[in-house]
Formats: sequence, structure tokens, C-alpha cells
Amino acid sequence: MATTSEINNDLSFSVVSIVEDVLQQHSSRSSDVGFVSRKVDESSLRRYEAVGWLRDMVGVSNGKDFPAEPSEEDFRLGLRSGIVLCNVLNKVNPGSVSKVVEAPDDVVDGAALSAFQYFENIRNFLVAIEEMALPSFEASDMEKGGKSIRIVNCILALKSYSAWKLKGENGPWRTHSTDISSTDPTLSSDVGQEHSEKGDSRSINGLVRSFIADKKHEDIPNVVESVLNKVMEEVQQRLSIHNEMMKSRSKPILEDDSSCETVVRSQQCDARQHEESEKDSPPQVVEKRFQRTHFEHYEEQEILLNQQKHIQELKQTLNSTKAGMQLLQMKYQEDFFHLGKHLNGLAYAATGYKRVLEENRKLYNLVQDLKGNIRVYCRVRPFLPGQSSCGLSAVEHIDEGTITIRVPSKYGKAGQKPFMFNKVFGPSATQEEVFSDMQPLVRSVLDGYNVCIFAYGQTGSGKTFTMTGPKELTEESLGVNYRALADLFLLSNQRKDTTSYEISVQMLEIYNEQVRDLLATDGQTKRYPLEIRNNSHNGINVPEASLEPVSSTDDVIQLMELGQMNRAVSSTAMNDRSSRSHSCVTVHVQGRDLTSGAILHGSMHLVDLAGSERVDKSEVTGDRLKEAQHINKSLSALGDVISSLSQKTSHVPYRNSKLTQLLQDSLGGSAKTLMFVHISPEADTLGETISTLKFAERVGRVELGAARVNKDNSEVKELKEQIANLKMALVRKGNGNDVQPTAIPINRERISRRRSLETPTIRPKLPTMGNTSSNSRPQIMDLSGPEAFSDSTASSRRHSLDIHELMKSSSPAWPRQSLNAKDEDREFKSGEWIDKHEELIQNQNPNSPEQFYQSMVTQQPSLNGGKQDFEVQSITDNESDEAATSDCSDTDLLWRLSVQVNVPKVSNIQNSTNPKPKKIQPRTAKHSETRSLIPSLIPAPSKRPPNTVNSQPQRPTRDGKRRLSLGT
Ligand SMILES: Nc1ncnc2c1ncn2[C@@H]1O[C@H](COP(=O)(O)OP(=O)(O)OP(=O)(O)O)[C@@H](O)[C@H]1O
Repeated sequence: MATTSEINNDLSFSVVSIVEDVLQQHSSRSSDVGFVSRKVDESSLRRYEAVGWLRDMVGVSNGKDFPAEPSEEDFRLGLRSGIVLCNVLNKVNPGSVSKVVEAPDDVVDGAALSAFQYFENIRNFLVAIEEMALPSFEASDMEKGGKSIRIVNCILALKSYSAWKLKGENGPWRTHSTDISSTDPTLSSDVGQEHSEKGDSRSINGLVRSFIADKKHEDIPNVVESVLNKVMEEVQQRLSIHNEMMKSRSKPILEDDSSCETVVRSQQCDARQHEESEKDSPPQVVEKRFQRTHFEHYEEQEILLNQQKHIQELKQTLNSTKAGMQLLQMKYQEDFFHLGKHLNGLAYAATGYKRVLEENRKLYNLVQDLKGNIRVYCRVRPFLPGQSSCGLSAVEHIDEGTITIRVPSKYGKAGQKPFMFNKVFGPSATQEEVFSDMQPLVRSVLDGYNVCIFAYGQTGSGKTFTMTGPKELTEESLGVNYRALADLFLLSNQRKDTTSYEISVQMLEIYNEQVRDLLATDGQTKRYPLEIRNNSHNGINVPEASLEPVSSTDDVIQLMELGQMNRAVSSTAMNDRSSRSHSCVTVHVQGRDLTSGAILHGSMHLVDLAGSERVDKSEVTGDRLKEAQHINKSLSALGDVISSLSQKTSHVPYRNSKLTQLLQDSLGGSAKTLMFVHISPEADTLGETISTLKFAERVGRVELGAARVNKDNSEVKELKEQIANLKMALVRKGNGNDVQPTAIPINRERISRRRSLETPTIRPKLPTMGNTSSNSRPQIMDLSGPEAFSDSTASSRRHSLDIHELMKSSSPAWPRQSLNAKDEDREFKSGEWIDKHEELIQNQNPNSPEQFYQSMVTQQPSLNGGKQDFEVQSITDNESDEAATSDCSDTDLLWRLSVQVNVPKVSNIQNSTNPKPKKIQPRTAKHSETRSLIPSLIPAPSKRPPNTVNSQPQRPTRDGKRRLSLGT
């Protein structure tokens, strides 16, 4: 970095000095050597005179830097600090320089002083001199190469001023021509008071005059021209040097700060302006301008220095900030790293938590399955395109398994009401999402479970959408029915190496409490109405309905289309596509294990219920009203069933509607049941929505008992068939008919097949059986052959089959005892008539069937009072229904068989243990009605001869009817 003095040295030059230089060069070329040496001598003398005076003024000690006759260099160095000059000036004219910057004591010479101090003193001195109108010089004259002669002039002028002042003269000081001109030949003799201003020009004039004095007159113009050219060249040269220096010095500054750049630019601009103006201006003006700018440059330099200092400070701050930033960055990076790790941990934990939640849900569902809870899913329909979705939705919030409804004050206490279900689907749930949640349930059909999925909700809430899909079906919008069957095909195909499946479909409709076959192609009337037979052996509860085998989704689509066409659809005020009937797609699956030969059968009801809205709201009359009433009746029957199931009452009124009859196996049996409740989002249907959700919550609390697989191995299956055949044979015997050979071959054939599997160790038991009554034995043999009783491994089966032995038994097996507790429980739940029967059994002496029968008959009025009267009445009225829905459960068959075969024994016991028959109460007209039911359960002892199969009670015609239906 250049010091201030260097800058000053470099920057300060004057036109005068240039002209002098040029003239001297010329003179040196033209004048003789004697003239120069004379001039040098004169200068030296004048210098000595100036130094002498200064030494006198400041004293020898202060003027120690000045030898008495100093060289030009010594002279310059001695004055360079400006201290001597200022002190002298203050002596001559006290207070001219207010503050003289002294050199530090430990500094030997002025070289150690800072450039600032030098300049400060010199500047102050020059300012004062100018004020005193004394001849001045330039600060650069103090430097090497400067014009010391002008310093000498200034000092001598001051000397003469001092002398003038000492003389006590008044008025403005005027220098004497001799003071300067006598001693300085280069100066004009007529230099006046304005010397300081015009000194330079006078000095130039003097030079010029002396220069041209010895020139010939005709040479003068050429000489002047060449001098001027030289001057201009010199000026230009120096200016360019000056500019170069300025540029080079301002470069680092430029890099540092843009404000410096501005300053330097302005300086360059100034310099250029100077350059240009100097071209045009006379040398004096140029000189003056340079003098003026001299200080300005200094100021600028000072500013630059300050700015540089600031820049340095800023740089330092910047560096420290950068370091701080780097530190922060590192810290942040570290933090980010930790945060990332933490987030990873959290994400992992979240995944784990989600897994646990999912696991919990599965376990919860498993528990539900084990308890046999009816699963309840809820789905909220989105606002439909025509509807204004800006209208407030009735749904406040939907969570995984909770739906919160906004309840306004008109429905009681205003607020929010949450309802909990196994799963809640919001309006944006897709058909695929909905199905994927129920897929495991659907798949369990192939494992031999009975499954029932029914869609419930008011009209237009989206039941058909969920079960079938919208009007225009696309792959994405296919409903549960299609997806379920497609999935069953897929899975059955995957299992084809181990199990062979047969899948067939029925499609039914319950319209105005009548069951219709939707797949009928031979005219609807032919199969209308159809009968429902609960607890059927093969799971087909409506055997008369078309059962169509299907093996691909195309088959299913064709069937569904046919079903949809046949379905009774009529428009209402609420929904133009409102179905006024319940529709049920039933999928029957039979699977045969290819290794063990075990057969399983599962069935799945996919039910789309009719809308649950109130009749008054539908604004319907006439036929439509009748339809709506039937729908409401069947739905309230469904409600009653659910209610009694949830209260675990012994009587479940399945028979109150065709719908509950159809779903009996799914609601009260061993099925897996899912109710899919649908609600609309509109606030104006809130009343219906709340009652729907309340009903659904109640359904969710119903426990049906664990679902069971309908898996029979071949042995059990054969036994069941045997039981059925035996039972039929007994009935025929009881009616005095011969056993029809047509029923037997199947049995014989099967049993002969079994014979080959029997072991010889079982055979010896046959003679024991041969000891039984010859009357009965051949009949049995006729029925099934002696081998039928040879299976010692199935003692219970033999026990139930060996009628003869059973008849001999001294301790009769009472129906109730012949069943295990589980089966009994199931019986209680599986049908109304069983409930009644159970109640009767509990009220009778178990050892007295006659009494039991009689008392049962006599107590019938009280048993059938109220509602039960109605039920019995309805059953007797609809006899065929009763027969169809009451029979065929396995346990039921066993139980009944036991009852029948044990009755004679019981009758014997009755004679010994209860000689006095209980008095039969007189019957009312109602009793005769109820009686028609009772004999179907218990044979009438009075009509039964003892100890023979044929002596079993004569059953009423109705009972015979039912047995026929069983045999078919
Ligand atoms: N989740 C849904 N997404 C889109 N549209 C739906 C949805 N659910 C229902 N809809 C539309 O709402 C209208 C009524 O639905 P849908 O016919 O399925 O109701 P519903 O309950 O079966 O009526 P009904 O009791 O009269 O048979 C239809 O236009 C249907 O396409």
C-alpha cells in the first residue's frame, strides 16, 4: 500500500514546473555552461541565506537538522517535516499555524514521521503563507526532485516580511523587488503584492524571457512553438502517468468495494476532464486547478483509506460471519442428520405402530369371529352430481372405525354423536377398497363357511352401488357381487391341485313377502312363490329356485344381467331406481378334498335389501304403498330378530318375514355375517341416518357364536344319509306302509361300499344284534342290511341306529339327554318351534312322555298366549312353510330319531313308575290348532303299541307330510 507522501509525490506536479523543466532543457542546450553554473551558485547562496535566517529564528538546537550551508537535499530533508517552517512562521506571525504536529522524541529524523504529519504541517504552513500573500511553493517541492528554489523564495519572502513587521510598518506588506529579484534572477523585478497568485506565471515569464533573451528575433516563434509543444507533451505524459498510477492504486479498492469504484471512476473522470481542460486552458489556469485538486485528492485518498479500513473491518466481519455460518451449517447438518435419524426411527415406530394396529384389528376381528359377532361396516355415499355439496354434510368426522354425526338440536341435544363399527368407509372409498376389506370373509366360503353379507340403509344411500355397482358398470365400479365371485374363481383355481370346487349361483328376490326366482327363464309364474327350507342338508334353502353352475366372471355377468332384468324395480318419489324388493345372490360352493375325499360346502348370501325409509316419506299410495309396507314389515322383522339375538332370548322370531327366514342360517346359525350399513350425507335425511346407525350399532353387538365349517367326511355323510333313510323307513312303518324299495338301493349301495372298508373285528358284534326281536330286525335288515350295524367304532351311531337294542334298553334316553349341550343350545336358537319345544320339555316330567304330551297339550294355551299364539297360528296356517323350515338339521334328525325309537321304552317305564296318568285338561279350540304343531315334535303315546317299531305313535298327516319333504 502506498503511503500518503508517496501518493502526493506521485500525484503532485505543476505546469509551471513542467515549463521550467522544458525551458531548462532548452536553455541547457542553447545557453553556455557559465550561465548555468552562475545560476547554481546564486541558488546556493540564497539557500544558505534562507537556512541562516531559519536557524536564527528557531535556534541552533531546533535547527540542528540544518547545516549552515546545506545541500539542496539536506535543505529539503530539514524542512520536510514542516515543523521548522511552522515554528518560524508562528514566530513571525504568531498563531498562523494553530497546531504544529511535533515529531516523537524517540524518532531521530523526520523520515520516521508519518506522511500525515508531514503533510499536516506543510499544508498548514502553506495555507498561512497564502493568507499572508507571501510567495508560496508546493508540498511536492519538499520531495526529491521538487523545486527547492521556490521554498527558498518563500522563506526569503517570509524573512523580508518579518523584517518589515519588525520595523513596525503599517499597511499591507509589499515585498521589495530586491528581496527576491536581487537574489533570484529568474524572477521578474516587478513582482507585486499578488505575488503568491501570480508567482508561478511570473516565474514562467522570467524563465521565458531569460530563455529567449539570447535568441535571435526570427527564431523566437519557432523556439516558443517548440517549447509549447514540449510543455504539452510533458503535461500529457505526466497526466497519463498520473492516471496510470491512479488506476493501479484504485484497483484493489475497486475489488473491495463498489463505492470505491465510484470514487475512482469520478477521479478518472476528473482526470480526463483535467486533461481535456488543460488542453484548452492556459498553463496558469491548469496549474491553479492542479493546486486546488491537490488537496481534494488528498481528501479523496483519506476517504479511500478510511473506506479501505472499513472494507478491512467488513472483510474481517465477513470472514468471522462466514466462519460462523460454516459453524452453523455444520451444526445444522449435524442436527439434520440427527433429525433424519430420529425421523427414521419415528417412521419405523410408526410403521410398527401401524402394524400393531392392523394386527390388533385382525385380532379384534378374530375375537369377533370367535364370539360370532355380526360384523358391521358403514359406508357414506358421496354427494351426487346434482346435489349441492355446499349443503352441510351430516357427517362430521370419519375415523377408521368411528363415524361422528352432526346432530342439530331438533333431534334432541345438539352436538356430535359418534357411532362405532368394525370399519367405516368415507365418501371417497373405492369399490376395490371396500371389497378388499371383506375379501377374507368372502374367501372363507371356499373353506366351508356360510357367509352372509347384507347391505342395509335407506333408499338411495348406495346399497345397490356397493353390492352391484352403478348403472354403467366399469371394471373399477364393479360391486361386491362380481368381485366376490371373481375372487372365488381365482382362489378355487389356485387350489385346484388340492381341492375340486363346484360353484353355483342362485338369485332370489323377496317382493311383497313372496320369494321369486330371478334366474327363471321359463316364465316367472311357474316358480312363484318359492318355499324356504331352513337347515337343509346341502345348504340350499330354496331348492326350487334355479341353481346355475358358474365357472367364470362372464357366466356371472350374464346371470346378473338376467337377474337384474327380472327384478321388480319401480320408481318412487325418492329414488327413480329404487328397488322395492330385497334381492339375494346366493353362491353355493361344494369342495372335494382330492386327497381325503372330504366334502365341504359353503354358501354365501349377498343381499341387497330394499330401502329402509319410512312409508310416509316415499309419498306412495296403492301398490307402491303395499310394497313399502311389506318392505318395512320385513325390515322390522329383521330388527326383531337382531334384537332378540342381542338379548340372547330363547325365542328368535325368524318366521315373521321371508327375509329373516331366508337369512336364518346366517343370522342365527354358524355363519359369518357382515352387515353393510349405508348412509346418505345429506342433512335433511339425518333422522333416517341416525336411526339406521343406531340399528347398525345394535346389530354389531349381536353374538352368534363361532362360525363353523360345513365339512363332512364321507363317513359322516353316509351316516347322515342312513339316518335319513331309516327315519323315512320308520315313518312308513309307523304308517303301516311297506318300505318302498326305491329309497333303499342308494343306501344299500353306499353301505355295501362301506363294507369293503370294515375290519373283521367289528363283525363278531353282529350276532348280538341278531338277538333282537325278529319282528323288527328283518325290517331293519331290509332297510340297510346287517352290515349297516357292524361299525363298532361309531358306538353312538350304532346306538342310534340299533333300534331294537335301544328299545330293549331299560333306561330310556330322553330327547334332551340324547343331545349334547352344544347341540341343544343350537336348537334353541335355530328355530321357533324348537324354542317352544324346549320350554315344554322344561315344564314336563322327563320320565313320562304321555304326561308330557298331555300336559303339553293342556298347557298349550298358556304357552301360546299373546304373541306366541300369533306365531303358532301363522305356522299352522302356513303348514308347508313350517314343514320346510323346521326340518333337516342334523342334530334335529338325531334328536327326533331318538325320540321316536325311545318312545316305547318310555311308555313302559311310565307304566311302572307313573301308574296314574296325569289328567288331561280340556282343550280349547285354540288347542286343536296348536296341536297340529305339537305332534310333529312328539309322537302321541296313546296311538302307539308298545315294544314295536310299528307301535310308535301315529303322527298326524301333517307330520307325515313333513317327513316326506325330508326324504326328498
Ligand atoms: N359410493 C358411491 N359413489 C358414487 N355414487 C354412488 C355411491 N353410492 C351410491 N351412489 C349413487 O347414488 C345413487 C343411489 O344409489 P343406489 O341405487 O345404490 O342406492 P340404494 O340404496 O341401492 O337405493 P334403493 O334402496 O332404492 O335400492 C346411484 O345413482 C348411485 O350410482
